[in-house]
Amino acid sequence: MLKTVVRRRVLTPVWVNGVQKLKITSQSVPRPPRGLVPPVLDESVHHVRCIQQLRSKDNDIEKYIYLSQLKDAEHRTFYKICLDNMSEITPIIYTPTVGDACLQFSHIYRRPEGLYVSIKDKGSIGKVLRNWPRIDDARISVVTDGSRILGLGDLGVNGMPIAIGKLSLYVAGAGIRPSSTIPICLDLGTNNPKFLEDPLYLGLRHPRVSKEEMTEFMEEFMHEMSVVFPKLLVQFEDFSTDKAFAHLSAFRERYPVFNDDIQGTGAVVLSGFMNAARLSSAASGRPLSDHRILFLGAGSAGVGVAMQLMSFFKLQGLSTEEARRRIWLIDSQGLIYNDRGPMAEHKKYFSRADYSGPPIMSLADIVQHVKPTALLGLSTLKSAFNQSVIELMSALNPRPIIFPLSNPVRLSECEYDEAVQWSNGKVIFASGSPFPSQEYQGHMLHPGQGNNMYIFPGLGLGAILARVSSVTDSMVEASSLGLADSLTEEEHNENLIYPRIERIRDISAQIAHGVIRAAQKAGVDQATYLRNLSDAALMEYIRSKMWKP
Ligand SMILES: NC(=O)C1=CN([C@@H]2O[C@H](COP(=O)(O)OP(=O)(O)OC[C@H]3O[C@@H](n4cnc5c(N)ncnc54)[C@H](OP(=O)(O)O)[C@@H]3O)[C@@H](O)[C@H]2O)C=CC1
Ligand SMILES: CC(=O)C(=O)O
Ligand SMILES: [Mg+2]
Repeated sequence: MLKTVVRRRVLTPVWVNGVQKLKITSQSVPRPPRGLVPPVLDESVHHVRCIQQLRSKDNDIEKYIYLSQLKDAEHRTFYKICLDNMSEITPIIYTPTVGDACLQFSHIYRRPEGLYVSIKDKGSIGKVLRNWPRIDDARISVVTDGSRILGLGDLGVNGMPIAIGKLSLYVAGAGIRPSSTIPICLDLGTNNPKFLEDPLYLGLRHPRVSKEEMTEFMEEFMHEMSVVFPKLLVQFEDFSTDKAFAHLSAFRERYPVFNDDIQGTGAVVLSGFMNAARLSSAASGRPLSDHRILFLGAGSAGVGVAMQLMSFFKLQGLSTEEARRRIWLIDSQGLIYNDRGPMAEHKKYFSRADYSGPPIMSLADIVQHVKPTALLGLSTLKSAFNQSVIELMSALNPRPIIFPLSNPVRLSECEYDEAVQWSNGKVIFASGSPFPSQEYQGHMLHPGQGNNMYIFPGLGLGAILARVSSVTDSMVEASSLGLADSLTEEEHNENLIYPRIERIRDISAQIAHGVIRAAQKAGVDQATYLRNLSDAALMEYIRSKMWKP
């Protein structure tokens, strides 16, 4: 007769003489009553069945819908196949396909997932939050207002899939318990005319509320979040640039919160840049401190990355002022410099004082003027890194660093095959969304993916385990250094600048370790009992806390 429970071996952390050890125990897992599942439903065969069903879909959005339903119906199976097939599944549940899912969300919507908090809830936001079914379990929330989803602009409540996708990566990539995640989409209206006219649009059908009204809403929202979910870390995602900077600085000292587009992107690019600069300097003989970085794009991502890259130069011994002078920014009006006239607050720090001629608009002219070793794109301007720009970068540098980081793929500043051809195979490349490897003159060349997905799972895990009261710059920098250090010897030998995504759990554990130590140093950790653990015991503790499907 079939038993109603089966026993499964699990590793449980236990304390022995003040040191944490792992003990093998067994756990009861309910089995459905006889007759309610087919007679032979072997788990590993079922995973093969699911992957085959996924691959049989005609297009990526169908694959996205299939995986959403699988997650809903059998979340363990979903996460198991994610973990076993990271490089195949990540581009479907995350960028680029999640961009299409957001664009079509009001049309492909099937069932509720996550929390919607709208401007109509102002004054009673706490009541809405208390409707969440798993309050005590809540540890991490990705919150968006849909005002700048990837490079696709204002998508209103259609931004929800980005919060859902990022949280799936927290679970798959860092072992956060699925029941501890809360995707939240704030509905403050939308300025997207197409959505305002779409009868199927799922959000409020009016323009975005004023800045003052949003500020009041956010104050109440963040306060109520901290009351209802006292152990929650908040990740702000895809707020348009003005709001991204304003809300981060308003809340970062008061609540455990970080902005993924400013800080997560800064950390992932710093990490890849450290590895890229070593390869580039090895070819040119130029000291690391001599790198010159030109950004196309000066929004939340561009300025966030520029700020974080200051640490690269400081690590080489440069002063803050010397580091600042190694960075040039371009926006839609061309090179950013003081004499150009009034500019948004977030652009001022990197505005150049050493140029005072007429505006320089063309990217090729700016490259000639700056003579950068690295060209980074966070502009949403498809194909901005054209043949002449890449040839120019290749004439200036034996191994130019080219990072087209805009998402999704169709907004990338250039494609990998173009960059390889136009640089004669010399480019050191990382993009925001994935590109396939290229064969060049008999060698396989591999692009990096400079996406904050490498950072936020580990940063979040470290912050949650240390129970931080705030997320400090030192924790963000530690996440970046943890990622840079996580490359294996084999990955170094292949000249990779980011580790393979298949190793995401190891990478996240290493990042979380650095983040916890940085939190302890800054004194923002409330889980003070972790301070006494040796490095090895802390690593063991982190791994033991990862949920496994
Ligand atoms: N790889 C990753 O991990 C991440 C990638 N991103 C991507 O970065 C991109 C930008 O995001 P974000 O900074 O928030 O967006 P913003 O819209 O705030 O920034 C875009 C920037 O590009 C500039 N720009 C636009 N058009 C041109 C042009 N024709 N010539 C020169 N500059 C131009 C804008 O200029 P102006 O200021 O004058 O308007 C602005 O400074 C998005 O595609 C996003 O997906 C974001 C986060 C993470
Ligand atoms: C990756 C990401 O966060 C973005 O493109 O906005
Ligand atoms: Mg983002």
